[in-house]
Amino acid sequence: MSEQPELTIQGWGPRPADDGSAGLEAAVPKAARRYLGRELGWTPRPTPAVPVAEIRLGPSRLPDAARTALIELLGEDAVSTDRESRLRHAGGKSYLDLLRRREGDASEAPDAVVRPGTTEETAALLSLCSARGIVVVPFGGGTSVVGGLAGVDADDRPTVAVDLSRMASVQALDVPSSLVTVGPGLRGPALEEVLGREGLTFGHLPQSWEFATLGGYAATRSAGQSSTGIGRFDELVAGVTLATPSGVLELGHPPASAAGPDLLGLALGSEGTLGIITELRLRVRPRPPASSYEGWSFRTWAAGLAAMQRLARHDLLPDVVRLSDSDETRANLLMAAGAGAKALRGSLRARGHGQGCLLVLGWEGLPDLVRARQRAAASLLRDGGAVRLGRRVGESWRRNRFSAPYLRDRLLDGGLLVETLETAATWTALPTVYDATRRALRESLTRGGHAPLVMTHLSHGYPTGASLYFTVLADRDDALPIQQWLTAKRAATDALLAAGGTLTHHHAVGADHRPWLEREVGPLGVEVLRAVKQRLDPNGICNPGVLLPD
Ligand SMILES: Cc1cc2nc3c(=O)[nH]c(=O)nc-3n(C[C@H](O)[C@H](O)[C@H](O)COP(=O)(O)OP(=O)(O)OC[C@H]3O[C@@H](n4cnc5c(N)ncnc54)[C@H](O)[C@@H]3O)c2cc1C
Repeated sequence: MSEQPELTIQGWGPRPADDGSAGLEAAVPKAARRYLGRELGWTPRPTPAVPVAEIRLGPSRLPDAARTALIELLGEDAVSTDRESRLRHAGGKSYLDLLRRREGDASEAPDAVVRPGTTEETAALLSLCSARGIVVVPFGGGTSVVGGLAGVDADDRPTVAVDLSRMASVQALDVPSSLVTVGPGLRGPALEEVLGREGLTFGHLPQSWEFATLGGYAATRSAGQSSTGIGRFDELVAGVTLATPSGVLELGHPPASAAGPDLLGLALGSEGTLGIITELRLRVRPRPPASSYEGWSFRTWAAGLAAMQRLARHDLLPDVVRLSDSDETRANLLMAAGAGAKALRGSLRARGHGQGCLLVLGWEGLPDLVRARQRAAASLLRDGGAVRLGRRVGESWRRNRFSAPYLRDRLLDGGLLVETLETAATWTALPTVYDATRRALRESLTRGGHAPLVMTHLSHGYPTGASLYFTVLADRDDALPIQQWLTAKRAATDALLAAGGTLTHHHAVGADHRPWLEREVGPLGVEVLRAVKQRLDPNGICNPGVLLPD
């Protein structure tokens, strides 16, 4: 398998083939910088991260006897307490995570990093940690954006990050059954490389695809960019092995079973609170022989929403669907430099779509089917007032689908607040959730008469509704940056829940959302989850800082 790139400690890192020295000017076209300056009252200013050597890190609290026992179990090479290893496992990649580490705060770093190589070793590790009162935080790709790797423990016990990178192989491929068995530390690109040799694909493509792991997807119930077509990650899981402090569970029985409630659902979304997923059995499919990505435009967000609902009702949603509101559309068009983008802006203005909403659709599958679905959808879209912009727009989105996180590093360097949040709602509730969330963010983040830029897109369509994804840019409050975002996030979460949205469609609960879990599942729901945890993890060592409220 090809060599895997690594994330940097304080951000996403340089793009492949880029040394990371390109600054804000190179990353953001002049017109976009001017627009952001005007709208946000933002003056670009250097706010660089402190050098990694200056990040503050306390001494490891792991007792010597525990370290010796871990080494006896896993071997010397699989137990690290050095500074570099601990910093590399100090939390995830949310705006708050990055702010803290950019400011030199690594207080969430684990006391040690351990790397088991098998299910048996993981199960033994969990027993050992349970007996010695050591908190265990499973660590996949480290791309959590909800504080999933916070390692916070009310009792202040020592914490180990369980890095799953040694369990990253493809263990079996059952082509007739369309099933692949993999280790939890495997990443998407490596899986696609192996499957591609057999003419197969898995096809789960979140924006964090280059770095996130299959175990992490299962633990957070991730959704990829093609989830409208192939389904969310949890729909692609046929079974998992879950090692817990109380023993090993084999969950899921493909192709289907009626043997009681489906216990697989307990592992999916468990965020490391019940144990560690050490193996996954996943559904694969033939590589689609045809694909077609195209752009459309609507005059208004409401017209776009109505058209998406009609596509959903007639079972005509494509594999990828992404409807941007007018704020996101304008920002995307400004960010796209070059003659093609300029021509597109001119053509949209000429057609009365100057303030319009861009729609990207992606179709994949057998050529005849792709053409037939595209034709049928096109007719509904035109009836809904959409104008076709053609393939260049769709292909441009596809080419750049993983680029935003690299850009985020540059925007953080320039003094901006940059964060995203997401939800989902029924088609009926969607417009209210959209309005309420935007209003809360705008009210909370308005400073000196300047409102933030709140850009939204609809993605992940279902017959019953869709998800909404908000990207927020604002002038950062250099004095209280963490408080600034915490206040906005609290207001937005309260607003979207009150309007009928879900707490999270695909980012999971983590530490950041757990105060609201009870509002989503009810007090009895929380009690049920606690009872399951108590049975599997009686000493509460498995990722105690996430999911379940205090
Ligand atoms: C820029 C960016 C873009 C993103 N885009 C998307 C997107 O498009 N769609 C999406 O769904 N998410 C997205 N995310 C969120 C994140 O990538 C997902 O939550 C992903 O599933 C996390 O995988 P990971 O391997 O990085 O897990 P980690 O971040 O390492 O862990 C996530 C949580 O799962 C637990 N965990 C990890 N592995 C295991 C295991 N084997 N067993 C038990 N528990 C485990 C961890 O303890 C933690 O609580 C994005 C994040 C970033 C930073």
